[in-house]
Amino acid sequence: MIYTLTLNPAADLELQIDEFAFDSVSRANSSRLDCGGKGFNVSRMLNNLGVESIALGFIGGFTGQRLASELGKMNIQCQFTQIAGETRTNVTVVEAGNKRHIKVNEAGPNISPEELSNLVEQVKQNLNAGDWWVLGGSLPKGVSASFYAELITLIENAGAHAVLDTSGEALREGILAQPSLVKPNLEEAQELLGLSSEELTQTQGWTQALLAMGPKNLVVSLGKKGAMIADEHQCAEFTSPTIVEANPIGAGDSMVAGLVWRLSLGESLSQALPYGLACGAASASRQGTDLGSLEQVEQLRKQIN
Ligand SMILES: Nc1ncnc2c1ncn2[C@@H]1O[C@H](COP(=O)(O)OP(=O)(O)OP(=O)(O)O)[C@@H](O)[C@H]1O
Ligand SMILES: O=P(O)(O)OC[C@@]1(O)O[C@H](CO)[C@@H](O)[C@@H]1O
Repeated sequence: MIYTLTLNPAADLELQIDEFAFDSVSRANSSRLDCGGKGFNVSRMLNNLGVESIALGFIGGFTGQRLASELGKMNIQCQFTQIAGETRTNVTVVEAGNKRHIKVNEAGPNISPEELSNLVEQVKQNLNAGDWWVLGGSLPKGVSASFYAELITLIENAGAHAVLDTSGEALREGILAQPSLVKPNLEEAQELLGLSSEELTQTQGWTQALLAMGPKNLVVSLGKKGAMIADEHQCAEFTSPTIVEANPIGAGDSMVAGLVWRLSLGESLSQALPYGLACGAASASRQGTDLGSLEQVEQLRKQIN
């Protein structure tokens, strides 16, 4: 089974406007609301691929109920931990022609110690050897930066596989706990290594330096350029298939879904990566955080050698 954990889910609100204008009122030409947060996006993408998953996470208030109901309508299995606070709404404003966007993420609700221990209990009840756990997104207030590291230790000690997709201190502490896979984007990788983009291009073997921090496998996503993979035996760069980009938000989560899907079938990282690239590209071609379809993924997969 594949589990996804979203500690800080979000309703993703996208507003389409003609042009950015400051200090005046802009009118939206259209808007859409998607059920987001990195782990939930992974479950939604897996669902599009016809792959079962169980989505766990904190859910609260009216927005939380709305997300729960949307995931339920998609027939995604869910085991939520109810909280007193309100699930956040993240807003993206996109200019016509998808030229530019501004994305603002709320910090999210406060999590009480009791709510946190309810969630840990829920995780423990589901731990089984051989399963895959995707831990995705930022930490809400009240959850310490070491929390993912603690969960990774629990999951890996149970013989299951933890996949980490987060940023900042939670990522730094998380990779030290040796997850099976970590998927930073280039900016997050640079931050981990403390390098500027110029320094990174001049540095040989930086993927090995990241691996030395703890993760067993590494995928660094490079946006439309593709991705790099590294494990103890190899380091290779792969190119993404070409698409007309609509909105790349959620492409990283789709890539994680594609990777975990194939890894859970027993494929190697280099066999799984083309599916990750195809899933990322498929979702980047969609509006909002709408995610790619299986048909699109199969078509795009054929473009990758
Ligand atoms: N414009 C694009 N064209 C083709 N493939 C893309 C494009 N944008 C993203 N992808 C694919 O999706 C993958 C993940 O994208 P990206 O590196 O932007 O992830 P991310 O920064 O983690 O995204 P997010 O956090 O918004 O989900 C890339 O490695 C690439 O394979
Ligand atoms: O604030 P976080 O948790 O880092 O990221 C949350 C988020 O930006 O990630 C997803 C795209 O990857 C969106 O659905 C969501 O709004």
